Amino acid sequence: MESNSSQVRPTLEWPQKAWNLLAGVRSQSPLIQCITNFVSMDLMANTLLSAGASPAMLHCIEEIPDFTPHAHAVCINIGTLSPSWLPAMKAAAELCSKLGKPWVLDPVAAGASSFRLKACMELVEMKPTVIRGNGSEIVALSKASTGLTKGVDSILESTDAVEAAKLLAQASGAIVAVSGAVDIVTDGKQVIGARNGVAMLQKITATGCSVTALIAAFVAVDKSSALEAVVSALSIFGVAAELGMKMANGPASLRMHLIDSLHGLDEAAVLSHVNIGSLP
Ligand SMILES: Nc1ncnc2c1ncn2[C@@H]1O[C@H](COP(=O)(O)OP(=O)(O)O)[C@@H](O)[C@H]1O
Ligand SMILES: Cc1ncsc1CCOP(=O)(O)O
Ligand SMILES: [Mg+2]
Repeated sequence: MESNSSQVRPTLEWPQKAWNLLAGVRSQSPLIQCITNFVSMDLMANTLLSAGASPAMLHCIEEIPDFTPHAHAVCINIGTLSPSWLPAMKAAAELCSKLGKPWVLDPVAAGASSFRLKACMELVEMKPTVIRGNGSEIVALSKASTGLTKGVDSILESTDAVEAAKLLAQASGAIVAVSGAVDIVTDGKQVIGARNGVAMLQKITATGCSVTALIAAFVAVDKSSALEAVVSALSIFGVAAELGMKMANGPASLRMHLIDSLHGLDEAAVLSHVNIGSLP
């Protein structure tokens, strides 16, 4: 009789999983389509390149039928949303769902206006593989409520949003990640925490957007466990920031050293720095 054990995913320790996924991004170089805000385009593309992925910032609706089928994953970010962009976001999301392609939603400032919140709720209905936001964004989406935010910045800790993240994951079917001092990731049942990164990341615009795009690259190379891919991407980005911080004098030089460190990460650094564990 054939053993069931062949179907069980072998348990690797988290640091080894994270390294294997980064190595997968480097060897497969997934093409990541980013429909993203004007502020983030540069840092997001450079984050993806330094991790080994291939970014393409294509957002025009006319190109989606030709281009999106070639992408390995799509990152949709509403940071500088205007009405004319929303149909392209929805067209890309719909195509991804039809083709079984992963797509990741970054609901920037979801609670800052009813226009934004409504757009986010409509995108959530389209079944993203992953939703990554800060504490305020995840609470706004989970409660379908405006307020509770300071523009694109959170007024909540990630740990304040654990229940909201679980409810959102259960309602949407997405893996939900809340970034912060501890990055929290849930499928609605398990809750995993990644404790990497440095506080100064909050002083560089678009680091949240960029880690969302990195999540898309990790999910593209491991479609069998989006949860593991999301936790690993958040941790790896944090490790790059920790190493970059050793050479930085402030936010501007951290931005540069973050990219250099992500590009140069080796197995020993990943295995010794990744700090991931289950949360109650
Ligand atoms: N206090 C902190 N300590 C360490 N890392 C942090 C801290 N706050 C945020 N980060 C990291 O900064 C990045 C951006 O997260 P965050 O600032 O929450 O997103 P956003 O820019 O969307 O608000 C993530 O990689 C997150 O882990
Ligand atoms: C400042 C700003 N304004 C609109 S989008 C944007 C960038 C937000 O980036 P992040 O969510 O990564 O801080
Ligand atoms: Mg953000």
